[in-house]
Amino acid sequence: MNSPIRVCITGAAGQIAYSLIFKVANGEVFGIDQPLILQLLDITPMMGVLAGVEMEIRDCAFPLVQKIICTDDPTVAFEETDYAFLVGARPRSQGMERKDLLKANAQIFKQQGEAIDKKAKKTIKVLVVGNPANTNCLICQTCAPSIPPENFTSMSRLDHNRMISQLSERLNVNNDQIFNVIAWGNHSSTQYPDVSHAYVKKSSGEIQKIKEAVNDDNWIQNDFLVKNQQRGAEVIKARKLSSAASAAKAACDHMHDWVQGTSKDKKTWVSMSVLSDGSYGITKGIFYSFPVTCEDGKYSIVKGLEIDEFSRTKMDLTLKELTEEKEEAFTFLKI
Ligand SMILES: NC(=O)C1=CN([C@@H]2O[C@H](COP(=O)(O)OP(=O)(O)OC[C@H]3O[C@@H](n4cnc5c(N)ncnc54)[C@H](O)[C@@H]3O)[C@@H](O)[C@H]2O)C=CC1
Ligand SMILES: O=C(O)CCC(=O)C(=O)O
Repeated sequence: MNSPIRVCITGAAGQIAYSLIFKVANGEVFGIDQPLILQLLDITPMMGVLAGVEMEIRDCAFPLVQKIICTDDPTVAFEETDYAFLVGARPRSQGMERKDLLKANAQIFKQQGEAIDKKAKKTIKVLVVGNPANTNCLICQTCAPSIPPENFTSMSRLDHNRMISQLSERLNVNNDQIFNVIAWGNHSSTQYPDVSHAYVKKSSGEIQKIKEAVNDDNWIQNDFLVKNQQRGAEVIKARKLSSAASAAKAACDHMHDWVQGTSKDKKTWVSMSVLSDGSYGITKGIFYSFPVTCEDGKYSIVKGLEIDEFSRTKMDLTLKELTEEKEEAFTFLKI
């Protein structure tokens, strides 16, 4: 048996965590032979609820869970942490844009970045889920200068998964027959869901470009695009609460692929928000969602894809929003 890894989940008394913790504990992310120490963080008023979550984790009798630490102190939660899911944040309600959460949540990610810097393993891998996820991730990474910047990522996998689902429905195929969609940019209503490089593998084995299979550019550039950009709001309107189970599944997919790797031949990719290295003309120093492949615990941005004029405009628009969010957050936090 491997020695246990320490996994921190913040917002542990919240909705997403209520799915996420149990999937992680069941071995769905780090493997079914990887024991875990769960380090669960929430705020003081939620400690009672978190105690109930702890009871339920114990009642599952997970073979992999060796220890559970519940705390309201980030310096305890990030002690020697190997992997962190930063979920804890205030979610938006109907009518708000995710960037409206910036001020409410920026402070949280500053404090947690500082605690990670002091307490976590230098090899920690951090996935930021709490919104506005890309800019929260930038704040957290900036406040943890002793950790390599490439150890921080934020979540656009839910957008990626939503694109696959919409396309499989439209083409009447299974989700696992759709490849190489890209969610570019911010996890917000300016994100650019791009199918220019995507393809469907038909049951006959034939491979067809999505654009040809759909054969309706108007649908791709309008209905499909807006549906993805607005899907979070659509779920909030229906549930009166934001997406939780699908967000937890996406967080598991993201961390699983980062740690265990994507397809060996590197011909297929996933979408992940990572610190821009200037690829595709995206300003360095912004967490932007790119197509990536992962191997040996490291991600690489897929290079050299052709970008047409329509895509360029959309990619620049979401970059503009991220640049503004960065300026606002850094001014507010004085960092
Ligand atoms: N990136 C993405 O694709 C998605 C992001 N989200 C975001 O994830 C976040 C969490 O969503 P839910 O779990 O549904 O919300 P929730 O309100 O059910 O849970 C949030 C939890 O975070 C806790 N929390 C607040 N401040 C904290 C702090 N300083 N330290 C630790 N915990 C803290 C709260 O007490 C609460 O228990 C929201 O920001 C939401 O917008 C949600 C879905 C998808
Ligand atoms: O839309 C939100 O603000 C919360 C949930 C979310 O980010 C999503 O469903 O994509």
